[in-house]
Amino acid sequence: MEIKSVGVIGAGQMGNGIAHVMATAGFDVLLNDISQDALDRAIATIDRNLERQVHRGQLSEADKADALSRIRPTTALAELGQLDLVIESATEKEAVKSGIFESLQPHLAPHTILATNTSSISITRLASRTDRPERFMGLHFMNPVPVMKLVELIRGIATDQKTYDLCLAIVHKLGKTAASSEDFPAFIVNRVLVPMINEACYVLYEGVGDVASIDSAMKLGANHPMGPLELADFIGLDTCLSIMQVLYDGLSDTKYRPCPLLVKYVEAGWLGRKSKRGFYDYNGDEPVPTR
Ligand SMILES: CC(=O)CC(=O)SCCNC(=O)CCNC(=O)[C@H](O)C(C)(C)COP(=O)(O)OP(=O)(O)OC[C@H]1O[C@@H](n2cnc3c(N)ncnc32)[C@H](O)[C@@H]1OP(=O)(O)O
Ligand SMILES: NC(=O)C1=CN([C@@H]2O[C@H](COP(=O)(O)OP(=O)(O)OC[C@H]3O[C@@H](n4cnc5c(N)ncnc54)[C@H](OP(=O)(O)O)[C@@H]3O)[C@@H](O)[C@H]2O)C=CC1
Repeated sequence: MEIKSVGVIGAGQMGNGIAHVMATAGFDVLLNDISQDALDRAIATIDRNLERQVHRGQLSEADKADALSRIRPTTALAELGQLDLVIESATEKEAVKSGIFESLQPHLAPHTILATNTSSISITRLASRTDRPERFMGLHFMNPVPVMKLVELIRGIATDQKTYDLCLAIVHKLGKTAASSEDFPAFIVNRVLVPMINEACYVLYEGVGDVASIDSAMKLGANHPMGPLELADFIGLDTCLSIMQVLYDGLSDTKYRPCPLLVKYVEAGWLGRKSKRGFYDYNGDEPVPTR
């Protein structure tokens, strides 16, 4: 079997990035979201990010036009059912993801492979709610997708070798590198990265340092490209909190306790860049630290 057509569910920052790299690699892409606004924003973002690549001489104008013509936005989930591969990249909530797979189920062709871009949730559990756990994979891209080289591959307990091999071949076709992770809460990258971000929230909460000191300490003192709070805003504070909750519940260890300040920010709707306020305020020309 050869994968030619790919569906992406959820047109947020990750969904648009996945659609972008799939289209530039020559796959036909159907991009789905419940909101037409989200689809419109996603196409505009893809256009802008493709333009960056043209500007830097990584892509020709013709390649950009080709890639854009391969992406079709739709709010009709059923349309994705006949594609070769469907990658779910909606909000990091298990009920949302299960609901999507349940709604997609009646429309699925027998050959379709299902994948999820979840940052933390059990692949085995998500797969068990479909009719094809043997053809279900965790395909975890990193943000920003057009730039980051890694994709984590996670098999559920029932995933078959053929599905794993097809997903690995796709990662290679995208020019990216795969790292294989067992199906444990938050896999490899986020098991290490997100507790570090959560600890930075505690450092802020306990008054050890302010936002600017924490970020500049980690950028200049540990050579991280972004400080942990800047990175949290970039990922989305709701996503960071969901990952911590999965780690806390899944590993039953208090060392993963979500920082109360992170909880409060999410409850306030301060989700980072996507809501224009998180540890920084993004309403002006430059991000301004809020504490
Ligand atoms: C939560 C999860 O489940 C898993 C995760 O993804 S965790 C998050 C993982 N990601 C990270 O840790 C990112 C850390 N940050 C970085 O690596 C860098 O800050 C960055 C790559 C995002 C930006 O780098 P920078 O040097 O500040 O910006 P800049 O020089 O403007 O851009 C560098 C490149 O990124 C591209 N780029 C920057 N932001 C981009 C975006 N949002 N979308 C697409 N491309 C982008 C630029 O076009 C440029 O590409 P080339 O050099 O190949 O031409
Ligand atoms: N942010 C990151 O750095 C990374 C995130 N991920 C994972 O990728 C997934 C998406 O995250 P991200 O793109 O950041 O999140 P965003 O909040 O940017 O986007 C999520 C999108 O999914 C949409 N959505 C919600 N419910 C449905 C549904 N039932 N059907 C279709 N679309 C739906 C949302 O719409 P609306 O806004 O209207 O609710 C929104 O447009 C998550 O699982 C996350 O953990 C993986 C790697 C990195």
